[in-house]
This record gives sequence, C-alpha cells and structure tokens, in this order.
Amino acid sequence: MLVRTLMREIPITFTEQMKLREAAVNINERGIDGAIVVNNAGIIAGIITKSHLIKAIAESDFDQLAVSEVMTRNVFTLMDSMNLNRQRFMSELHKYSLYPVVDSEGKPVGIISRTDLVKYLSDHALFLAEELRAVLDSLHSGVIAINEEGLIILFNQRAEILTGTSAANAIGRPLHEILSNGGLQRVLQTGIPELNQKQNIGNCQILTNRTPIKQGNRIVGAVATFQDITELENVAAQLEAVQGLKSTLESALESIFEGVVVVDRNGYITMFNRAYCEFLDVDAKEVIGKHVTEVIDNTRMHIVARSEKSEVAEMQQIRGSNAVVTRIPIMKDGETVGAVGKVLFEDIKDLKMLSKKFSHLQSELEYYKEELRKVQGGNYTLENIIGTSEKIEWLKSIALKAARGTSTVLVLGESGTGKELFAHAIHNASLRRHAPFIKVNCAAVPENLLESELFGYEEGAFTGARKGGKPGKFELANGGTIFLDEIGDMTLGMQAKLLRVLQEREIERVGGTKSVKIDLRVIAATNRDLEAMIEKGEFRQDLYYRLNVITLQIPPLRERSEDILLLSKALLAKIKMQLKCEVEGIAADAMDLLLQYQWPGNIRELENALERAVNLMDDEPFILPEHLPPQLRKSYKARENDDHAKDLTEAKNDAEKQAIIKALEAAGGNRTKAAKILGVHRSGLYQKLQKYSLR
Ligand SMILES: Nc1ncnc2c1ncn2[C@@H]1O[C@H](COP(=O)(O)OP(=O)(O)OP(=O)(O)O)[C@@H](O)[C@H]1O
Repeated sequence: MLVRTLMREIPITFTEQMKLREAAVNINERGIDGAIVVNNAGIIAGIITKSHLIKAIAESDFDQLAVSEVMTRNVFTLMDSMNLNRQRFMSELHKYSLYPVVDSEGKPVGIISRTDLVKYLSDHALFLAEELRAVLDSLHSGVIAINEEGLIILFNQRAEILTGTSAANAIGRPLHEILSNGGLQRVLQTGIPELNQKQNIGNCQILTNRTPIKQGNRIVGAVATFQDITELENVAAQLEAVQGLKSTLESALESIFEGVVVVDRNGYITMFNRAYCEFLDVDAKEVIGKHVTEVIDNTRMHIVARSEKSEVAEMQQIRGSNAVVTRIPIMKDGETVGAVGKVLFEDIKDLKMLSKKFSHLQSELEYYKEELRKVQGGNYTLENIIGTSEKIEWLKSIALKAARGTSTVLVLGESGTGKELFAHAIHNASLRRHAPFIKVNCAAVPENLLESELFGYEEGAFTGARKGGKPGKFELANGGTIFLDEIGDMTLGMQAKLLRVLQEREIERVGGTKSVKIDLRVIAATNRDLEAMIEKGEFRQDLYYRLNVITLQIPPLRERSEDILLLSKALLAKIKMQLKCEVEGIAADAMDLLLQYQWPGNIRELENALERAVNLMDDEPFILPEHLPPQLRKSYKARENDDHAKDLTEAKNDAEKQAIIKALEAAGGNRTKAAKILGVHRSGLYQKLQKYSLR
C-alpha cells in the first residue's frame, strides 16, 4: 500500500517507467525475491535480494546514509552471482535515480525515491529492532552476543538478572570483563557450537548453548543463551532422592517374608509385594491398579484406607486359610490417604506352631535359669526340704511362720543337717524373695577381712583399697536377707559390731564417715554350742539374745531315721541326673545299712555315700551293700554286737525326757522355772524340748 502511494507521489516520465519495467521484468525473469534499487533521480542503482536489503539497512547508519554504497556492493555481488553485465548496469545506474519495488514474487509493484525508500525502510527497521528487543527481553533465557572483536553487542534483561550487570554497562565491553567463563570467546574462535553446557553464575546453575554467528562462511560473532536450571536441578535432586527411597522401600518390601499390600484412599492397589503374590499365586503387574476387593478375599483394606483405626492381628479367611493380618491406615497431614496391610501368618497353624516353639523355648529358659541358680548356690524352698518326720514337719511350719515376719532367725544343728537349706527356704517363702539372699561364711573369711567384707569400705580406707570403695555384704543384702553361716566362729570384736548393726539397723563403711540405713533380715547359723561358748566367754550373750528370736534346731539324721528312706531316694534321683547314669534303686540289704548308720555327717554324708556307691557300681541295677562305704558295714556289725549300749542310750534319753516332764509339771509349765529346777540354761531346756518333741 505504502509503495503504491509512494509511486503516485513520485513524478516519473513515461520513458523512465518503461525503463524501470524493463529492468523489473529482467529481475523477475531470473526469479529473484528482491527489489531493483534506483537512485534519487530514479536511475536504477542495482538490484538487491530481500535478505541483503534488510541486512544493508540494519548495518547502515541512517543519519549519514551510505545506502548507495552498500547497495552498490551488494548489487555487484548479486550481479556476479547472476552473471549480469556489470558495465551495462553501471551505465543504467547513472541514468536513473529511482528505486523500483517488486513484490515477493518478483513482480514490479512501483518505484520509490531514494529518500522515501530510506525513510520507509528505516521506519520499518526501527520497528523491527524494537520488536526484536522486546522479544529478547521477554525471554526467560539470558542472551548475550559478542561481535568479531569479542565485544558484547547484545545483553538482554534476563542476562542482566543472571549476571547482576546492566546492559548499559555490559554492551561494548569485552566479554571477559563481565563473565569469567570464556566459552563464548572460544566458540568465536573455533566456530564450533557448544550445546547444553552446565555452569554456575553466582548461586545459579545455568544451562548454556553457545553458537557462532556466521555471515556466509565468516564468523562475525557468537551468541549464548543461558537458562537458569537451579530450581530444575533442585527438583531433579529431590526426585532422585525420592526415587532412591522408593526403590529402597520397594526392595525392602520385596525381600520380607510377610505379604504386604498397599492401597490408595479408594482401595485401589498401589503396591503388592512378592510374598503376597506367591501366597495368592498372582502376578503383581496384574493386580496393581485393581480394587483390593477383586484380589484379596474378605479384605477390609478399602475400609481401613478411609478410617483412622488400625486393625491388628485380625483373622481373615484367604483362599481357605485362616490368615492373621494387620491393616494400618496411612496418614498424611492428618488425613488418611491409603492403607498398608500385612499378612503376619498365612495360616493360624503357623502361629500355633510358633507359640509352641515359644513356650518350648521358655521352658528351656526356665530350666537353664534353674540350673544357673543351682550353680550360684542353690535356691531352695520349703518344698525342697525332704522329710516327713514329725520333727521336720514341725520345723517347716515354724520356718513358714518365721518367713512371714522379719525377725532374726537362729538355725542350730550339726554339720550337714540342712541349716543353709532352711535359711534359703525362709528367704524364698518371705516377701523378700525377689531381693538378694547374701551368704557370708564367717569361718571362711579371714578375721582381718571380715569387717570390710561385711561393712564394705571407702576409697583409701586402707592400702590396697579399691578405687571408689566397695559395698559390703550388708549393703548388698539391703532389702533382702543376709545369712551369717558359722556365726559361732566370729570374733568377739566382730560380734560387737554385728550387735550394733542389729540394734541400730545402720552400717558405716570402713574408713567412712556417714551411716547408711539398711533394711534386712538376718539369719544366722552354727553347729557350735553357743550357750557353752557364752559360759566360756567366747560368745556375747547380748548378741545371742538378739539372734535367738526364732530358733530352729535342726535334728541330726539319726534322730529322724524315718526320713532316711525318702532322703536316700531323692538324693539318688538327684545323683542319677547329675551323673547321667542308670540306677534302678537301692537293694533292701543296702537300705538296711543306710537306716541303721548313725550319720555323723548327716545328710551331706548320706549324699556322698550314695554318690560313691553309684560310681562303684558295674552293671548292677541296684546299689548293693558292697557299694556303700566300709564304715557303714562296720557299724552294722558293731551295732549287732552292742545292743546293750544301745539300750543304755535309750534308757538315758527316756530318763532325761521324764525328768523334763516332771520339772515342767512342777513349774506349772513355766520353762524358765523348769530350767532352774533342772539346773540347766533356759535355751538348753528349749533344745531338749525340741529333741523330745515336747511342745
Ligand atoms: N531336708 C533335706 N532335703 C534334701 N536335701 C537336704 C536336706 N537337708 C540337707 N540337705 C542336703 O544336704 C547338704 C547339706 O545341707 P546344708 O548345707 O544346708 O547343711 P548345713 O547344716 O548348712 O551344713 P554346714 O553346717 O556344714 O554348713 C546339702 O546338699 C543339702 O542339699
């Protein structure tokens, strides 16, 4: 339109029009998409292709226009490529000063004066330049271009943001002053594009494409586009982490033996592990995406996926098995977004088997605990005390009563009669049974160590004292029972200290300065005659009274021969288990020997005799007399020959018993008075009363 208007406004002669038409036709015939260039006077100045024309205008300084020169240069280039006669064209150039215009199809559409052409094109080009600038600035990518000399000629807004440099500051300056990375300079030199290059600009991760700008084959600059991929990289890193986690979880779920299923909020399966696939004989690919009710019988997963309540260890009939399952809702931001289900046991039978195995293991554990207790010094109860004799039954009943309280108990009796056994049994029948039972053998600990053994010591109390000190047995037994065995062997000095503990119920460590309250029950035992010791000044009477609150006088085995049979059987069973041997029992004549023997070593001696016998046996099923220790056989013969002596002892015992009964009658049942009548100590009378079962 503009061209047509211009044509009308520019006066042109008919001849000129003809000439122009001729020239235009020439161009048209050659099929060039371009324009004939005429000068101010309408003389044809040349022809120009559209692309060259735009370039020529872009490169021109319109204020000091040298279009004709530019055009001339381009025209010559064009003419050369078109094989046109340059001479002829040059002469035409002088004749006309007009610019004809052809359309994109090469048809001449008018003429334009040089001034108007320049004006038109310059208006148009400026518009183009502004439009281009707006486009470049709207790009999310940074664009930087340099010219042949490496000077920045293009720097869009995004490049300003990325580099923190304004375009005004950057344009015209060498690239390296703005960017440390010399990639663009390299591309300018090599002409080789560098695509998808990662680099850091400031804190941003940038993806760069660098390409050379070419004119023909000549590199006239280089352009780089920059894309900020920091966010993308962060997202990618997060995605990678999530992917890693997902695959770890998946492989963990795959490798466990229990079947696991995961459903979304609507009950559609999103995960189904290998174990579940095997259980149901299905393929994971087939079931994922299906509704859980289509895959698992009697499932409640879709219900749990909408609730907030877990269902733990529920029975569920799946493929004819009574499976045990657990269903747990998956919560996200306080909302249920799905559920995870787990088959704990494919069949309840497995659970039963497991529970059987468990109880088996538990009983094994109990067995080992029991064995350990034995190794650690026995843990007897009243039931372990064998014997049905009246004396033993009575003692057990007293022991039970003593167990209910906290009073000190004194256990008297010959060696091996079971004093320690009773001490244990009292502790185990008492409320203190879960607290420690601490035994101290007063005869076994050297005198100079007994004090620190019982009371403990503070650090630095004496040379060789352990760092940090050491608690004594009293402290260790706190809350429980301390069993002072062989109390008769304690020195008078220690007796005084023990008395203080019993009175004040507090102890002080050796080398310490503060007292510690203790709560314990004391059970003392001895095979010595404490009263005789008191008389000789070897045992403190006051301590004796403190200890002698409840006394258990354990009878020697010879005074309860009715227990020998039972004890022998029980002890033999114990020995058989320990030695892992087969013995059917004790032959009658061997049993006679056991029954008649006086057993100075009491039950310990009986146990040893039986153990010896078992070791001496060959293939005999029963213990025979010859397996028993010689002293038993000897004493049997001696006894046969010594019936009179036996009668004498019995007669003596009978007389003693009668004398006590009479004294008690005379004293009206008052034991202190009776003891005085008999001329014995009160405790001596008590012992006799127990001996003759006179209650
Ligand atoms: N009534 C009983 N039933 C079963 N075993 C018994 C009985 N009495 C004692 N024994 C066993 O006899 C052995 C000696 O018992 P214990 O050590 O209790 O005697 P004691 O009187 O404390 O001996 P000592 O005075 O030498 O310390 C132990 O092996 C114990 O198990």
